[in-house]
Amino acid sequence: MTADPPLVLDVDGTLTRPDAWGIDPRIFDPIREWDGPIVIATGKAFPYPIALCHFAGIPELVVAENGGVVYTGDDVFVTADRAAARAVAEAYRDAGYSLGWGDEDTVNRWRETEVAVSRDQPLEPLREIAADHGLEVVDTGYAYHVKDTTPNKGDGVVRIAEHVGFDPGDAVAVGDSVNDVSTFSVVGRSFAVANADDDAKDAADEVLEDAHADGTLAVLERVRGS
Ligand SMILES: O=C(O)COP(=O)(O)O
Ligand SMILES: [Mg+2]
Repeated sequence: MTADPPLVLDVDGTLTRPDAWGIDPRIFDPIREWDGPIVIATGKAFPYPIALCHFAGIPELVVAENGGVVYTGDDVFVTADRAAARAVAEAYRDAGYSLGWGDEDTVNRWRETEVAVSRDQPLEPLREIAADHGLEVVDTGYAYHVKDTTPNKGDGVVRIAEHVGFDPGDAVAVGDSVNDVSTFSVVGRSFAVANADDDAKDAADEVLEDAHADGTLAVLERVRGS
């Protein structure tokens, strides 16, 4: 029997339910049964994809914080400094704005490099303050991410592939937004779900007819054993 190709899966917009918030439960069985490495590559803080791997019952291979934190299964690499992003958050608050996640802020609580801001907060002042600190703001459609311009998901995927021992060119990636473009550029086959933003659609080898997890499930069905 042929092994399944390595997979690189984004989370929000890609493993999520087409009609509601949260992971689509239909993805759990196919990824648990997948006969090849699976990298979860997300903009979320490190504990979120780790928990996803844990509860899905798959090895922990994780790119978190858009490449700011990379876990090869043996080593954690923190590839950006949190100080500048924290300084941006402080200046944004000093200017009278809020990160938008409430007092305990579980979105940023465990972040090690970036800061995420709710999309209901004003973007322009955030962009200006970030630029003053030499940082960029990436809009994933789920949050504004204030980050160092250097780390990205694709570099994290390459680092994990080297460690695990697969060729990124053999990997299949599915994603939905601009933060997946770097992933698409390092894998052999890339798919944007139908709900993807224009950057992801332009960068993908193929734009799927189906949205969210429906699209991802269709890809898994198609590439299994290939
Ligand atoms: O954290 C986000 O804003 C988006 O997360 P994702 O990269 O898993 O889609
Ligand atoms: Mg996404």
